[in-house]
Amino acid sequence: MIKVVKFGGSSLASAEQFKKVGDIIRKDETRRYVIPSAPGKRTPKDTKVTDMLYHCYGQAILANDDDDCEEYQRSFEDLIEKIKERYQEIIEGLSLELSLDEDFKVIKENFSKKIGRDYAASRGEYLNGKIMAAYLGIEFIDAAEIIFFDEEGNFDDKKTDEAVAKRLENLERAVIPGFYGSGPDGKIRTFSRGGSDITGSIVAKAVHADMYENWTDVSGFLIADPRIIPNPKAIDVITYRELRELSYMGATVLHEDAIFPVRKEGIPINIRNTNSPEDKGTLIVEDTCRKPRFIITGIAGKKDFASITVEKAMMNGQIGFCKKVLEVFEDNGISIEHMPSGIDTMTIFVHQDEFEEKEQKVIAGIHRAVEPDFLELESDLALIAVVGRGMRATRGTSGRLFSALAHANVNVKMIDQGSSELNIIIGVRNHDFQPAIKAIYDIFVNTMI
Ligand SMILES: Nc1ncnc2c1ncn2[C@@H]1O[C@H](COP(=O)(O)OP(=O)(O)O)[C@@H](O)[C@H]1O
Ligand SMILES: N[C@@H](CC(=O)OP(=O)(O)O)C(=O)O
Repeated sequence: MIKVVKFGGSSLASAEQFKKVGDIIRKDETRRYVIPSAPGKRTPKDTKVTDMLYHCYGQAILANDDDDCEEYQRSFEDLIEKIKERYQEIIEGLSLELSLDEDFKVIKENFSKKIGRDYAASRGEYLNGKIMAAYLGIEFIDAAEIIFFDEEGNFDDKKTDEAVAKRLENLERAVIPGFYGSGPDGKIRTFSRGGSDITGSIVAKAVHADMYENWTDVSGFLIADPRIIPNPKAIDVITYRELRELSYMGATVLHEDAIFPVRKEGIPINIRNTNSPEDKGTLIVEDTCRKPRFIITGIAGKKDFASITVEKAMMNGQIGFCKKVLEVFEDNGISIEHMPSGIDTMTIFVHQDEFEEKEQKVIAGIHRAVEPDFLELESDLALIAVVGRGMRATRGTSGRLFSALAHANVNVKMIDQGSSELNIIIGVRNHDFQPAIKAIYDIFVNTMI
């Protein structure tokens, strides 16, 4: 039995947290490969080390570029010192005989040489990995040696899979820092934010693990974001498909790309709570015959979208109409988030910040491409996904959903039920985002308890 265990920044924010992690790993000898993140927030107002590193690197660049650079240089050096202190506090709290002086010397030099933003950010995981390996008394493997990206900066799964499998073949235990790897030129590359989850999933796949445990600060995937719903119920079992919908729509517990590697191998993911290790957490599986506890499995959403509604009589009869509209967005490099359509209308949801600067170009482009009868723009919209394999078997789900929203005085701007009946997406105004999630949680969870 092999378990790969990833610990998020919240689980490694201090020596006290490290000790909990040490206990969890020692309690189960199948927890063989450990993927640490960088130290996260100790309190809600604290700063994650990754953010400190980005900031610090920014100051190093300014110190380098600006002739009158003394102020930036001082700020860069202060920030490096602060980051060092955070690690030193952990080392001392764990009573380790470990010095990171040499590492910090190299990091400082490299920052001054403008070695790259990805390198800067990756040092959070690198240093935490070194501490973790010393604390557990097991081998440290630099992720740059086994996790690879291609020339375009995309993850190279084949090369990585081979390298990880080979390196870990005869190694009983190891610590592999999350979040980064290296490109063909040897330069450090990172995944996007929250990417240590992906490293864990990649390692689990390569060693054919039986389980990928992802340890965080909540007792599993919760039905809704705990920052919106106080003490939401945890989800016992969720399918990859349901999870994918929820992660994509903003439930941030697990990076959305962390699902693919383990899913290919049919390895279940178990989300667990470092601060409450006895809780079973959430099991993420390919399929399950277990009936969900509630009709819905989860709710997630994102704010700050804009919508563009294109109306034209008989548009459905015009071959290639949608394609022409979509090409305008493609030509302007804008990705489309959602696209409900009607008989003579189609609406395109895009991220507001991406759209705003190109708005006029896109409008002109649509006019040129399809000569619409009417074009309407709206901004400050939010999308909410209500997800659940149980919805298919339950009649009246949408009816209940919309009457709950009407009761809460939420004006629904758009409704789209996925053809698999796994999800219903609704569009509301940004300011209705929280009231809408509360109303949905109330009707499907609170009234069912
Ligand atoms: N549906 C949800 N279930 C659980 N947590 C959620 C959900 N949506 C958002 N969150 C937030 O995700 C956080 C855990 O993710 P993250 O901050 O990336 O943890 P880590 O530092 O352990 O990687 C939780 O503390 C919680 O605030
Ligand atoms: N430290 C990185 C990568 C990561 O996965 O962190 P966490 O596990 O704390 O979400 C970040 O902050 O993005």
